[in-house]
Amino acid sequence: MIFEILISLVLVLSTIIILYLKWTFRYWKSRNVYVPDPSLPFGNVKRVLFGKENFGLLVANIYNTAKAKELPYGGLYFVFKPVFVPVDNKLLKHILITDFQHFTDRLPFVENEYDPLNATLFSLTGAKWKALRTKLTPLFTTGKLKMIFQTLVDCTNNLPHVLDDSIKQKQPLDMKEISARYTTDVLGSVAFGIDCNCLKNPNTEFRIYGKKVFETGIREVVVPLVSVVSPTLMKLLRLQITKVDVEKFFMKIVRETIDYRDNSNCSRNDFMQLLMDLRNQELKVNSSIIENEQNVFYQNGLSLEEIAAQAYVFFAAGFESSSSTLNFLMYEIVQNLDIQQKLREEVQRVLKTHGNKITYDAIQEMTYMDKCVNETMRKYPLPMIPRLCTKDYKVPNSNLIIEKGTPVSIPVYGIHHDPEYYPDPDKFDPERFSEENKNKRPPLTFLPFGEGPRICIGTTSKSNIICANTIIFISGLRLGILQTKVGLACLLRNYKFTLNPKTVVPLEFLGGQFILALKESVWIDAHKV
Ligand code: HEM
Repeated sequence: MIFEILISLVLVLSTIIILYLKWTFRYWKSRNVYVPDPSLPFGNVKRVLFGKENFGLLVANIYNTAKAKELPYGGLYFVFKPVFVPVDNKLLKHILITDFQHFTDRLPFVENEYDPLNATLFSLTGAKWKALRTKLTPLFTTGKLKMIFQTLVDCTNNLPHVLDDSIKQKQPLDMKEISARYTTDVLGSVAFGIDCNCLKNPNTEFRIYGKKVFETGIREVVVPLVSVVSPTLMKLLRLQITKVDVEKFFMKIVRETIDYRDNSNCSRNDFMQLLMDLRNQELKVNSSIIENEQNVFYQNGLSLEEIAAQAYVFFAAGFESSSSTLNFLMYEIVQNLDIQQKLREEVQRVLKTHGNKITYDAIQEMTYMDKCVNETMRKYPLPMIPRLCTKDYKVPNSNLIIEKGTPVSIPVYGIHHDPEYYPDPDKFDPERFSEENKNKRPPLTFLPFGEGPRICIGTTSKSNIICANTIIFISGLRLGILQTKVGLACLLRNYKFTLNPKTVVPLEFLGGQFILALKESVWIDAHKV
C-alpha cells in the first residue's frame, strides 16, 4: 500500500514538474522570440551540462541563426531559466552602454559574508560595485602601469632558459603550460607581490593553487548552475563559488604579505601596494548611474578581505584571458610563418632603437604586434559576456519587455566570427586591424574586453571615468595585453618557432565551459635565430 502511494506521489510530482517545464518553455515563443527547440528537463543546455558543448559557442549558434532570419534578438533556456541573446548591433549598444542602468549586474553574484574572496569587482552588484569600481579605477592609469612595467619584464627572465632547455633536450614546448606559468609569475608578482618563479619551478604552491582556481568538476558545474537558475537558493544554501582550500591559501598569502610590509616598512611597485594604500582612503562616490540606490554612497577604506578579493580577481580575471591569448597567438604564428617573420623583424628593429631593452615605449611602437594581438582576441575571445536585467526593459522598436531577473548573454564569439564584419572569419589576418579596416566596421563589433561601464578594468576606456569628482583619462596599454606583448617580444627576439606534429589541428575546445579552453595543448618547437 505504502509503495503504491509512493509511486503515485512520484508520478504526480513528475507530471507537475513536466507540465511546469513545458509551460516555462513557452516563455520565449509566447513573446515572439526565436529560440532553438528546448528539451526536457535541461532546456537548451543539456550538451553544455554534460561537457559536450561550449556555452559561448551555443550562444554563437543562436546569434547566427537569429541573424540569418534577420531577427534582432533570440533566446535560450538555461535549464528552465530564459536567457536573452541580443543580435542587432544597435540593441547591443543600448544594453551595454546607453541603457546600462537596466543591466548593471552580471551573474553569478555573491554574498560576501560567506564567500569573501568572491566579493570582487566582477561579481558585486549595484552601488557596492560602483563604489569599488570607482576606487580601483585609478590603479589602472598609464602612470601606474608604467610603474609596474619593469616587474613584467623581470618575469620574462626565465623564459630563455625554458626555451634553451627544450632545444637542448630536443623536446617540444607545451605552449599552454608555458603561457600559464609565465602569466602566473606576472600576476602573482603584480597582484600579490610574490615572486612565484613558476617558469623555473612548475610545482610551486602558487602554481598549484592557481591551477585549482580553474579546475572543473561536478561542483564547478552545479554551483554556477544554481546561481543562474535560482540566486535565492544559492543564498539559502550559502553556496560558495570559491573552493575552500583556494580561499584559505589566497587569504593566508595576502595576510602574510600585508603583515610583512607593515612590520618591515617596505613597499613594492605592485597592485598589492596600491590596494594597501587604499586601506585608509574614504571615498564619496556618486552612484547615480544605478537607479533606486542612494545617490551618494560612502565607501570606507578597503578591509583585508576586500584587498584579498581584489588581488584574487586580478589573478582570476587576468590569468585565463592573458595566458590563453599568448597561447592562441603562438599557435597562429606557427601556422602562418610569414606573419611570424614579419613580427620578429618588427620586434628586433624596434628593440634595436631602444638599446635592445624591452621598454614600455618600445612595446607601444610595435604596431604590427598590436594588430596580431587584436586578431588573436577576435578569433579567440571570451565567447560570451554575461549581464543581468536589473530593471524591466522595453526593447526599442518592439513590444518585447525583458523582465527584471532575466540573464542576458552577449554573443561575442558570434559577432567576432560574423562574415558581415569579418569576411572569411576563420582566417588569421592581422590586417583586419589596420586603421582603414577598423574604421570600416560599425562600433561594438570588437568586444574582447566587453563594453560600457562594466568593461574590463585592465583596459583603455574610450570614455572618461569620473572618480571622486576628478576626471581620470585612462589611456595607454591594457595590463593583460601588455603582459602578452612583453612575453611575445621576449620569445620572438631570439627564437623561431614551428608547429610540432603532436598538436591536434584544428584546435578543439572543451565542452561544458564558459571560456574557450583547449582540449589538447599546443606543442611547438623552438629554434635559435
Ligand atoms: C587579455 C587580457 C584580458 C581580457 C581579454 C579580459 C577580458 C575581460 C572581459 C570580457 C570582461 C567582462 C567585461 C564586460 O562584462 O563588459 C572583463 C572584466 C574584468 N576584468 Fe578583464 N580581461 C583581461 C585581463 C585582465 C587583467 C590583467 C585584469 C586585472 C588585473 C582584469 C580584471 C578584470 C576585472 C576586475 C573585471 C570586472 C570589471 C567590472 O565588472 O567592473 N582583466 N575582462
